Amino acid sequence: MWPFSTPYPVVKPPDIGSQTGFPSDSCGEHGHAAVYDYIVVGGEFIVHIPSIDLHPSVRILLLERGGAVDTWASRVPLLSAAYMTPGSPIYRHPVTPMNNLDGRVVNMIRGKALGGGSRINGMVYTRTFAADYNRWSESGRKGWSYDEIEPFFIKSEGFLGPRTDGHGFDGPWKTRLFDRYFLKPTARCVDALKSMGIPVAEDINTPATPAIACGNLHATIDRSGHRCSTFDAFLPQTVALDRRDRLKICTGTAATSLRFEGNRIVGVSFFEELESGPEPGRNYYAHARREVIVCCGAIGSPQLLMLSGIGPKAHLQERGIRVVKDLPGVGSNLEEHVGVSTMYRVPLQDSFHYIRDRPLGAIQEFLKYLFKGEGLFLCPITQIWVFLWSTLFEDDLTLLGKSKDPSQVDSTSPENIPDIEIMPIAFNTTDSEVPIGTGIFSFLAVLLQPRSRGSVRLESNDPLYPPTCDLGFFTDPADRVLMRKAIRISQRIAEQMQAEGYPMEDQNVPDSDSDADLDAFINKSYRTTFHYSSTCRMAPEDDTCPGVVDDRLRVHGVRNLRIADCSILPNILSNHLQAPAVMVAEKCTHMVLEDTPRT
Ligand SMILES: Cc1cc2nc3c(=O)[nH]c(=O)nc-3n(C[C@H](O)[C@H](O)[C@H](O)COP(=O)(O)OP(=O)(O)OC[C@H]3O[C@@H](n4cnc5c(N)ncnc54)[C@H](O)[C@@H]3O)c2cc1C
Repeated sequence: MWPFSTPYPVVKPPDIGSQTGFPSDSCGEHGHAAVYDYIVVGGEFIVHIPSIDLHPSVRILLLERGGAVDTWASRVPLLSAAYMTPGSPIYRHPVTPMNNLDGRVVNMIRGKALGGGSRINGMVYTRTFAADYNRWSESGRKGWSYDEIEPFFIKSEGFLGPRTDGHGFDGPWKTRLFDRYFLKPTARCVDALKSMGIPVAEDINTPATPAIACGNLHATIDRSGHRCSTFDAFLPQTVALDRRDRLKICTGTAATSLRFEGNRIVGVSFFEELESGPEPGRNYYAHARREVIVCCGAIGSPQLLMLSGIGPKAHLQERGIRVVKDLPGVGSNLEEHVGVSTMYRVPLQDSFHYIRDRPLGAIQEFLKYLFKGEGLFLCPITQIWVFLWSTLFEDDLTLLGKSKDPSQVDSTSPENIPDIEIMPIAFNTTDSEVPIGTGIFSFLAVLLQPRSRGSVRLESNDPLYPPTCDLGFFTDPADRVLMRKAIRISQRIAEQMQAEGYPMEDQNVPDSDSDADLDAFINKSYRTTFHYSSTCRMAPEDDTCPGVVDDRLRVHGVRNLRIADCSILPNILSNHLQAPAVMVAEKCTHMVLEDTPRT
């Protein structure tokens, strides 16, 4: 029961590492270093730990920059998703200004806690379309077709709905569908989509879903109405306490570099990240007998590799870092789903602004959540999905006849991957101010298969300093053409809702339908959707877009080092990334166990 009487069992660097860092050769084999079998860097990988830690003699060290943040508020769906509230466990740093977008700067947001992004995200659970993985498999990634990875989705999932094919029911990661829409415009939006001929599909998370459809989203919320993050699912207090002798969870700790002997990784250096910064001179080292597994995310993983001398040679030399392995793919090929929001004014009680602007209403909703487990505090920020394939629309945005032919919209075929998502969200999804007392319904139009690429490069050799992130949005002109279409479709849905009698007025929309006005709108409204990926992509080292890890997630040319997070995705998936991140973690665990010599 909450609150726990025993605190979550975390340790600090002095408890688990040897001070001063990497032992010199004269120390003999690792001197007095603390020794573990595996060192895991980055707390999203916690999904692996209960499974890797099969044998009682296996010792694991987990290093995470954020904290355990094991509080009641961190489980309330709406409160924990309000990532901009002070004290929320996030990294927030500006991206490189983009000249092609009038130099406007947006912020990157990432989770900083055990469980990474799953602690603060929108709780949307989507595996993505089978075609995405089948495309990887077609391009040579062995073991990564949808049929091959589906068991790893099933293993982790504890679906709370009816027993249907393709879902997991016994896993610790709870997912559910709500049988009603919490807010009126969400329901009216589904009606409008139906009127436009967009089919409603029962279950986005099965291969039977067509490449163009809408429907109700699965959310990672458990039966008691709590957020079910990867932390809650895979390393709850009971598991952490049970394993504390052989699993050391070291929070508030930044890994600063991976340490080598020749081309073999032998351990990790790290320090405690105090609010005031690192304590001078307090560096620690721990030795990894078997492997180091990096899962610091698409921004953190390339940063740690480059700080350790693995990355593009010229860049490392420029930063004065000794090159251990020249790997041009590290930090290259940053992919992200760029988004642009159109927004409409709606009645206040029809949007989340009601909670912000009406304190009494907020208290009422809160009590409803507390005592009945209902209401807006339980509601996921996005409750419905709308995935579209642009080629199925005529220029006037009516649907082509073939969109009704199941063989033409079979989303297991790499030919048929949706390229647009429209996210209906009952809140302000832009940087602009919305007057108090105004309700908002937004349509966040997102490119699912962007062609533009960015990069992550070191801004400083200080591991606590955010790297330079160039998102490269719209550097490929095809993305701008597609985004215009996505905005036009968003506006079309809004018009349909209005035509069907729902009261919505323009709040943030393009001045006209001309390409020039749409482009101006894109430049002033573009944003990230927090789906950073592919900066250590799984592909051959000499691929035209160079890879960093092989099909077993081992870093090319370096022994005893794997990566398991969204950075390894060969290209961005056409969907939200937390479920794929967990699938990657489960598959990595499986491969680590397969590759572990039996003793
Ligand atoms: C605001 C927001 C909303 C989102 N909404 C959704 C959604 O609704 N559905 C969905 O599917 N996806 C969503 N996402 C995306 C999803 O959460 C991420 O794609 C996913 O969590 C990425 O997982 P990851 O393992 O790659 O990295 P992360 O989750 O970023 O985890 C990396 C971890 O490594 C730690 N770390 C980094 N560097 C170091 C270091 N040097 N030493 C020690 N630790 C380190 C970090 O602190 C972090 O905890 C959202 C993301 C955000 C930010």
